Amino acid sequence: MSLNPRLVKESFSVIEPVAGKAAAYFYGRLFAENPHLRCMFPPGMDVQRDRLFSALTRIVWSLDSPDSMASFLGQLGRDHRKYGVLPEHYGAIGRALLATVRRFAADVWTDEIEAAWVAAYNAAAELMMRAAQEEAGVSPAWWVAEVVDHERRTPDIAVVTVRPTQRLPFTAGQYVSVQTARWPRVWRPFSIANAPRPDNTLRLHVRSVPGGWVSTTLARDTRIGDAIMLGPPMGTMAPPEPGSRDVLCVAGGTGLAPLKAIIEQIIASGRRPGIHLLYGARTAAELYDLPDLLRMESAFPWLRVVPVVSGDPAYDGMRGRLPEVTQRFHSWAEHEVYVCGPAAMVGETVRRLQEDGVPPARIHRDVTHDER
Ligand SMILES: NC(=O)C1=CN([C@@H]2O[C@H](COP(=O)(O)OP(=O)(O)OC[C@H]3O[C@@H](n4cnc5c(N)ncnc54)[C@H](O)[C@@H]3O)[C@@H](O)[C@H]2O)C=CC1
Repeated sequence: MSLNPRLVKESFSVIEPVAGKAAAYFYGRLFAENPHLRCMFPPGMDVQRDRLFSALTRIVWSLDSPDSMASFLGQLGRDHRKYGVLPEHYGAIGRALLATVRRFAADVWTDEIEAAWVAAYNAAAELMMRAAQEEAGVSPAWWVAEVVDHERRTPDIAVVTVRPTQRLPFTAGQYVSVQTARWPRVWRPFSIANAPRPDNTLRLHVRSVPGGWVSTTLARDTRIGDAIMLGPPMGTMAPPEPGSRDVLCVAGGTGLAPLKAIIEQIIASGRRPGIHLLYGARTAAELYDLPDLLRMESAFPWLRVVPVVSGDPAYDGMRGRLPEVTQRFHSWAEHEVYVCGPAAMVGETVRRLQEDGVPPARIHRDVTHDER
């Protein structure tokens, strides 16, 4: 049966407005029929439910672009090894998913839609299983890493350096999921804030957010010598191709992390593009990484760091919100642009850049990390 993305998208759009209820039904059904699977998931399922729908939305919307679907599902399949997902689990998940879409799209459901969902799920599961299988025996399902440095830069933000016990290959701009001993089976994504290093260490920029189990543990209750677990590297943001254009990076808060990695990688490559980094925070005290960035700027004259403060009228420097401040400069239409930070900031900045003539293909952003 060939894929029919149109039928899947149309029926999915009926479910999207009731995504929360549908996700609750999906997990209820999955665990009722397969109680042994419950122990693979965290005790609190709220974040998990949101993730199911954001992954599903991404898969459904990439059904007509096979390359991006294959790359996303390949990463997802490799990442799911850390939960202990095995090929036999895909049948149970597929049955619960089909029962869920059938129920929540009942008003429009037909045999053709059912066939389209079965074909789409089988194709997606096949890509995930194949990627997981190819990785088995080649690299671990997760990495144990020791905390080798922990700096509290503000009451809420820590820069944490970890050293995996085995080499963890990644590309600047990618992120990893992190699990702490305190919260078994709870994984949260954090970008790697450095380019690959010979000593294999990774830096994470962590803001402790209210209700954020992993972020609060990492920022406030973690010490040098503690062990954490890391999932495989994920994400599509990567340094620009050699020989390409000047670069603009727009970083909001700890969204700086992957952009700093990309800048480090450009500098390490020996290339000399002009790089502008607009680095925004609500107050000057929240510019937690500014001294380090200024050191990079003085060592690499092609980098210009512009701190921007949005919430302090007395700040003696550039003031304003990042989307507007980005527009205050000359046109960025010829630049390669990277944007990372709070979802609303990223969305608005990208919208304005496009209005100002930056082609979408030259704007790089990644999934948001908003739940932690
Ligand atoms: N820690 C990490 O590894 C990564 C974090 N992120 C995301 O980056 C974000 C960073 O959050 P915080 O540090 O708490 O940032 P924040 O809330 O302190 O804001 C940082 C900057 O973004 C601007 N901003 C915030 N909301 C805005 C809006 N609605 N419209 C326009 N500008 C806005 C602020 O003015 C400020 O300049 C989080 O959403 C996080 O999920 C993304 C990638 C990696």
